[in-house]
Amino acid sequence: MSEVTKEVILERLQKVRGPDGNSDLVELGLVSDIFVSGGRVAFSITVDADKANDLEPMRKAAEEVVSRIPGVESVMVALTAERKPGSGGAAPQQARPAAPGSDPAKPGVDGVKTIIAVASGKGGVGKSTTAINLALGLQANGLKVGVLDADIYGPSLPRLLKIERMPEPPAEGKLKAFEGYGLKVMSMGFLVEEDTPMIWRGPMVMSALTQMLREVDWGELDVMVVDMPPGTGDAQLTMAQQVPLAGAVIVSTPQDLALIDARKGLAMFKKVSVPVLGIIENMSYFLCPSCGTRSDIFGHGGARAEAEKLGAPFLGEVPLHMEIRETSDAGTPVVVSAPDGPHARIFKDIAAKVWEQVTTREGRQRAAPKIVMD
Ligand SMILES: Nc1ncnc2c1ncn2[C@@H]1O[C@H](COP(=O)(O)OP(=O)(O)OP(=O)(O)O)[C@@H](O)[C@H]1O
Repeated sequence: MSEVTKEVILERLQKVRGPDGNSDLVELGLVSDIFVSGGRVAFSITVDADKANDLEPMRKAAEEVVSRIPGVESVMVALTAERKPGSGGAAPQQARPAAPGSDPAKPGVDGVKTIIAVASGKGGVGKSTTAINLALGLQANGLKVGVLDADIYGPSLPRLLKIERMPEPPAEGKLKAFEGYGLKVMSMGFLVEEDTPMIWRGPMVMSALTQMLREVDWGELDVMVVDMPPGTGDAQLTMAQQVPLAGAVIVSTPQDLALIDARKGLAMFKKVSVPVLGIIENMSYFLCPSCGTRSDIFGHGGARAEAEKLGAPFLGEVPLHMEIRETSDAGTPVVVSAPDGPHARIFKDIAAKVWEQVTTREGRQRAAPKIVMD
């Protein structure tokens, strides 16, 4: 199958006329934020906010030409408009001090002490499942936790926590973060309308992330877990640059390919000077529920060896298990649905290790959560 590239996408978009009816979208410089992840494509077309409704046929045409590119499985096109100063909405936020351990050049988020990213070099490795159970594991260990779902390709949080979409943005002031199982949560999935893919309040995709960080009332949090989009392209790099991260956790499956991708993830965070808190090996082994036999179907242990080689802490291994899949997909993550079971214990243990890394790096006297053991 041919690879979908930005160049091919731009070439196709030259066939779509812009709002003036004469020049094409590319010529007018209206296409931005092109994200390609396997067969999934997302991009923005900047338009005048007042004309957005009339430009739906143009958006549809852009979607149509890109969806015809061989290898493209899904296309998300957002009409975006940069908010004009004084056009309403939440008041501009004052720069806050950076979160401890993060880049001091990036302002922190009100009330949030520490922000960590959960990332993966490629999609489908169970990053979101791990992120939510890690967040619940941190909470089970006595911390106040929030989760920001920054995965624009396929936001998972609404599904993982069974939260319905946001009904209406507030007329003024900050939007309150949602709550699910005691976690404060926000997701890209709440910001995109189902039938009109226009980002909430019309900002660009990247500004949507900034809005979720700074224009949402998160309350007081010890830690915010950011579920990053999969992959290591420009979009991920930008996000890693925008969010004042104290560190990143990389999720990988044991297969070689995923590990190569995980290495790219490590390199990406290095590039933006974000410390890697460690690697989690997901779908590490299969434990037969009836006979108890363990099978290392993906050649278990690769992540631990790779972590050692790269000098990154190894945070733990999560088995491939039906209970983890079923609970995730039912919106009742295993740490809350079976809090005393073996899988919940694994996530709580990983959470303790992550927190230990954070506190060690921050060099502060903050008590690490205790590891819950039977
Ligand atoms: N350890 C596990 N055991 C069994 N199933 C798992 C495990 N981890 C994740 N899954 C399942 O794998 C599927 C993909 O997981 P998830 O959505 O968390 O992956 P992801 O890496 O975030 O994917 P994407 O890149 O598409 O966002 C889900 O159905 C999830 O329930």
